[in-house]
This record gives sequence, structure tokens and C-alpha cells, in this order.
Amino acid sequence: MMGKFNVAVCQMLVTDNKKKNLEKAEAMIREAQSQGAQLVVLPEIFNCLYNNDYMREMAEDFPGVTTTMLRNLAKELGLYIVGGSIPEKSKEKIFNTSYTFNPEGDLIATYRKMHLFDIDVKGKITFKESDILASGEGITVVDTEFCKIGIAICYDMRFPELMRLMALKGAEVIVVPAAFNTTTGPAHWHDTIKIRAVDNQVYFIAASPARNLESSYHAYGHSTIMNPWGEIVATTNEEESIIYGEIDLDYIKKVREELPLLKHRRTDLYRLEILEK
Ligand SMILES: O=C(O)CCC(=O)C(=O)O
Repeated sequence: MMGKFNVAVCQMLVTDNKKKNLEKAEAMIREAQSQGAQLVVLPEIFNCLYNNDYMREMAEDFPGVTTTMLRNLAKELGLYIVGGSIPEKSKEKIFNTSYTFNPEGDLIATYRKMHLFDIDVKGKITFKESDILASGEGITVVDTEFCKIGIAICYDMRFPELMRLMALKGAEVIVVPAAFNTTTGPAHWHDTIKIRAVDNQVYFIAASPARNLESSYHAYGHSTIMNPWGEIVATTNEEESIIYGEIDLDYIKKVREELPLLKHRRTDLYRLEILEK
């Protein structure tokens, strides 16, 4: 295992033009690699606008044009890509799905969003993913040459049980492609990222799209990399940008030794378990 590696988050501006979105993602991944990134993360629903009509229309079977682009790029550039998420069509269903490729271009993880974003904050924002999306059922922790990485999508990060289970399955980094909005973002984005990192003593990487005011959904932006002590490694505002950070695996070890939260759980008194479905 290597002690350190470099990550980048591409906070791209997603538009209603799929071809342009794919070109933008590719250009930003190339730029990130040229700056030394070994793992690059894209935001939630990066190939089309985040609303139910677009997601239904743009849903892709696997393999499709988006995943083929990611696969080829990972291989050509020799890096890991956590491909944000895209609407995936599988038989009659649509999922919000994140595909991860390794530097050989192999698909090493497919994660389907487990907690669907069905909310109604009166007078502010109403969204009902379950009108078109089906939910995934599998927790995803993937092995890489650096460490184990847990993958979840946006609303999932509000569920401490899922984040903890990923840490218990060995995740030292949790990657969450996400798109909070201008209501829930200012209220909860920063605190949720920080506390999930601190609770689980992981690096927490939250990747948002940039804010597109022409979209019906105004993403909060503010992609962030947080370290296991709750310190910001990198962050940004709502505009298009790439943020970079170093993941230091020895630092995770140090924090976990000095403050042994994972060891101090009272599993004789309470327990968290994964149920087979
Ligand atoms: O939890 C939130 O506030 C935002 C969630 C969201 O936008 C999503 O799950 O796509």
C-alpha cells in the first residue's frame, strides 16, 4: 500500500447538452491528470441536467457512451475515475448510478443510489426522485491500489448508518458525488461532510456540479475534501473549478490510533448490521 495519493474533484458545469457535458468531463479529467491527480471524481448526474425529465430521457444502458468514455479515459491516462453518477437504464428501471474504473480501464464498482431524494421543504424545494428512479440495494466499498474506498451518492450522505458501515467494511476514504441545492446546501452541506469525516475517521470527498442558473435545479457547488480530523483539505465556491488534495493514509492511522472511535464502539450493547435481501 502506498502512503499518499493525489485526488481531484471536477466541479463541472452541467448543461442540457449531453455531448458537451461529456466533452467537458473529459477535458477536466485530462487537466486533473496533468496536475498529478491519481484519482478523479465527477459530480452526481454529470451527463445531463438533474431533473426527472432529463434523467428519464438520458438514461443509458451499460455499457453506453458515457461509461465507454470514462473507461477509455481511465485506461489512457492511467488513473482511477469515480464517474460521478449518471441515470442508468436497466431493463424497465432507471437508477442513479456511479461507475468506477481503475487505471487499466476495468469497471471496479457499480453503485446504485440507495436513498432516494424525496423531499418537500415548503416554499423552497420539492424533489421526488422515486417518481422515476428505482433504488439500489448494495453497499459499495471498492479495493484500490491505495486503500479501500466507499462510494455513495448525495442524499445517502445524510444516513450515518451507511457511512459507518462503509468504514466498518474498511473504507478509509468515502467518495460522494452529490448535488445539494441552494436551500439544503447552506443549511447542511458543510456540517454533514465534516461530521461524517470525523465520526468515521475517513477522508470525505464530496463532489458537486457547479451552479447552473439556467437549470431548474440550482446546485450548491462547494465541492470539498475533508480530512479525518475534520479539517478542510480543499474546497471551492459554486463556480466551475477543479479542487485538488492529498490523501495521507498514515494520517488516517494516526487519528484512529490517537482517538480510537471505531474500537470504542460498544458492540456488546448495540450493533449495526447489513441485512441480506
Ligand atoms: O440531501 C440533500 O439536501 C440533497 C440531496 C440531493 O440533491 C440528491 O440526493 O440528489
